[in-house]
Amino acid sequence: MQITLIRHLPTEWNRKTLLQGRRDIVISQVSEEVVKGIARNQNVLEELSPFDLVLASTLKRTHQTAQLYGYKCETEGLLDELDFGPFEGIPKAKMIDRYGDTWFENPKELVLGESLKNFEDRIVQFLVKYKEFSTILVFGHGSWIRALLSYAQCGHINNMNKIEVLNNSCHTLVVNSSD
Ligand SMILES: O=C(O)[C@@H](CO)OP(=O)(O)O
Repeated sequence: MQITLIRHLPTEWNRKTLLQGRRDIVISQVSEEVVKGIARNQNVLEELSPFDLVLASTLKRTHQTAQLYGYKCETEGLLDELDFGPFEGIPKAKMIDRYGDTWFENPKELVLGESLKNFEDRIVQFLVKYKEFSTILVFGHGSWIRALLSYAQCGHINNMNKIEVLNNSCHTLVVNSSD
């Protein structure tokens, strides 16, 4: 299965580096730079299309992004961002201060609003659920995309916090579900 993932456009909370997780924060007014980024990504998507399926999480920021790209998408809860629990609304640096090395080296040990083990399970469930599709376009979230990239490369999500995924970045990968 070939999956193309676009992280949603920037929000005010992203600008302030506040963790959003399940908080339903809307995207900011679209800047000229973002418009240019969309146009660049649209050229890539044209090369990859048609897509068998276009999906977004249950959160507004992914649907708003899909709409600006001109896609109608289905909603998939497995794509929801990591639940950061008590850290939502707090600067990311504070969470990193709290968990330090574990966040970067062994995040699967952590339990935030959800356990990172559960987070990995959601990614595996997603891959199994959609394994019959050959091309999927996803409008998604930073931690989710980083976790998938880590899982695809290493078979686990433990390297997710060593990877950078910017707002409006586009990533294409081929993944095979083991089930
Ligand atoms: O939830 C958040 O704050 C970040 C974390 O990576 O994700 P996103 O902005 O992509 O939803």
